[in-house]
Amino acid sequence: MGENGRVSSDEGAVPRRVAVLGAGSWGTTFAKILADGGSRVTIWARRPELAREIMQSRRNSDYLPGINLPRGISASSRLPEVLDGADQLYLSVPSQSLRENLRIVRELIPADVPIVSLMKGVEKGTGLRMSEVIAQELDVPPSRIAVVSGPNLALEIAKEQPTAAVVASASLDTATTVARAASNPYFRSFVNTDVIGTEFGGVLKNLIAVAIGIVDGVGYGENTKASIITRGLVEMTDFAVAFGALPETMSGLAGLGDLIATCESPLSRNNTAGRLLGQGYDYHEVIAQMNQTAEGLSSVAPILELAASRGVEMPIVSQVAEVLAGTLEPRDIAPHLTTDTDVPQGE
Ligand SMILES: NC(=O)C1=CN([C@@H]2O[C@H](COP(=O)(O)OP(=O)(O)OC[C@H]3O[C@@H](n4cnc5c(N)ncnc54)[C@H](O)[C@@H]3O)[C@@H](O)[C@H]2O)C=CC1
Ligand SMILES: O=C(CO)COP(=O)(O)O
Repeated sequence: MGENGRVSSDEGAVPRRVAVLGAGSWGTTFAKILADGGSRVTIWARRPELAREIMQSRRNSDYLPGINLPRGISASSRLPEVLDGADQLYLSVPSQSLRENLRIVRELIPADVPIVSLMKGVEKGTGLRMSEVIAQELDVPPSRIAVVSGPNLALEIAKEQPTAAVVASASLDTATTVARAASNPYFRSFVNTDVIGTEFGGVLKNLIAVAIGIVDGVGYGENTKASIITRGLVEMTDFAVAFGALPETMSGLAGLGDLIATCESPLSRNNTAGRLLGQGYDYHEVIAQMNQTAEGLSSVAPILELAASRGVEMPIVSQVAEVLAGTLEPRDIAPHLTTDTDVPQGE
């Protein structure tokens, strides 16, 4: 099913109590989306001083400067307080830390509540998507798990600029329950059952956004960027379909939609990391300069391993890996492999 399954926030009852783990830019913004949709939301912040700032000033000034948070949000650094009585659980920590965090919260999660991933990475070492890590660590059926993805730059949404997303779950009921909670006058959630495509869309667009950042940093113009975005979408679709995704998901919000937003916006951390690489900083210097999560940097290696396992060619992502490794000059990155034969290929 496609994104035509729009869900209205005033259908049925919204959950009374929702927990969000992760008080970074997306966890906090999503908490605002849910609170503005009528839920009472408690955010878990690792650092007590951040929980205090959210409670006392209704602000998260490091991650969302200038944004006032609604009254429906509270925050705590104590997990039992956050999870007790929650009807839904949303997860928004960096992907590489999800497994360790799930091990900590496993025993505290109320029975039968939907578990929702807001994350856009795959796990290094295993290549698992976040919904697969959740299923493994919490031993819950796919019907209880949902993922949210789409063109969702946190700060724009926190400013209440109209935006859409897609909620995917193997169970359309679960997707619909989550989408109802995650809808408000400025944020619309659509539903589908293509979890693989929805999740991989969010992961793969980050890698193409790093490539766009690199060519931007070098100083190349719109032709190069449009060529990389367009060929990048082909690469994303080939990869996702090889792993069972529906091709139409990649032309929806979680594919093309997110690709456009992330490649165009200086707010994107992946795009920013790429730009620094293009300006000549090496991988370690870029990591040192980023104070927020750029998931793409960690996802390159596992995605290329997965691609190789299914014989999928990913010329752009391969070149990003080479730039990260310092074996390709940023100015040599192109929408095709420079080692390609001269024989023209079908588009
Ligand atoms: N920021 C955005 O616009 C969007 C982000 N996402 C995804 O949301 C996920 C979270 O990203 P952001 O909130 O943007 O990142 P962020 O860098 O703004 O915040 C990450 C949060 O996790 C905390 N954290 C770091 N290491 C941790 C650990 N080991 N255990 C627990 N917490 C830890 C940090 O203190 C911070 O509060 C990522 O997968 C990202 O791709 C998805 C859509 C939009
Ligand atoms: O996922 C995002 C927009 O949809 C956020 O992108 P960045 O993680 O690159 O900031």
